[in-house]
Amino acid sequence: MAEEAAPLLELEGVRAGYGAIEVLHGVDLALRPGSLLALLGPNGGGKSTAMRVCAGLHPLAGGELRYAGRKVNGVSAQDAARLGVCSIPEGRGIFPNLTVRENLWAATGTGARLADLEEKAYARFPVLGERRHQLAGSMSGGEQQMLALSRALGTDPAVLLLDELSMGLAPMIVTKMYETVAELVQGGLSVLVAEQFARAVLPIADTAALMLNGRVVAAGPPAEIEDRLSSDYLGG
Ligand SMILES: Nc1ncnc2c1ncn2[C@@H]1O[C@H](COP(=O)(O)OP(=O)(O)OP(=O)(O)O)[C@@H](O)[C@H]1O
Repeated sequence: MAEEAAPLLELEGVRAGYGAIEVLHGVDLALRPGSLLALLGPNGGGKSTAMRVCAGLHPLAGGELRYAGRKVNGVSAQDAARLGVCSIPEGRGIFPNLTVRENLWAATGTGARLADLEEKAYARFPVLGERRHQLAGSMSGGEQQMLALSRALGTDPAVLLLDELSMGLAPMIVTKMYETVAELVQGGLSVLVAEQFARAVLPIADTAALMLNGRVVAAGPPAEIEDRLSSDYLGG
């Protein structure tokens, strides 16, 4: 049972900021194995910063980052990836001037074989196979997000960090992308999603946390958190 297992990824009392300005004021989060945790809240609340801390992309000024119970404060992004933590940043992080195939090739630095990456990617998203020689930057937002997801999954991560998957996508595409994410969670992947568009992710979340002004002000079952969300940022 996902609810009872020890957390795979944990933030406890995490403080972080930019220069002298603290933007995370003691954040607690726990992602359990094989579950989806939705990190919700309006612009500027600190979701992206918390995600970057989890990916080893932003230093902690206090508190603890733990992976499988082990304190990993100061972990580099490369080491986080080696531990099985993979992130798709806001903006997707793909190379617009490379083709679909070349973008997948760029993920082989982790030891994966291009042929395997391509096989998995095109099986999951056939449209990527049809567009394997197309420049990634010329594809639709949804296709680019499929490519970003395929690249991330090529490394066979244990934890996937997804920042604003819905950004710039039509609602129908968002629903489709989250269906894929839900399948991955059912297959055992642990996923932390930062999302302003709460309605898109709450139906597939196991747990949700509401972040305001650098603090998690509520965390628990999605239905409980949904009640606490203001209609201002329910995303529709
Ligand atoms: N590079 C930076 N330099 C200075 N301040 C920053 C930087 N990046 C973010 N901030 C500030 O940190 C705070 C938290 O931003 P963050 O991006 O983590 O929030 P968020 O909840 O993810 O919002 P959004 O969805 O708009 O990205 C904001 O006040 C923001 O202005």
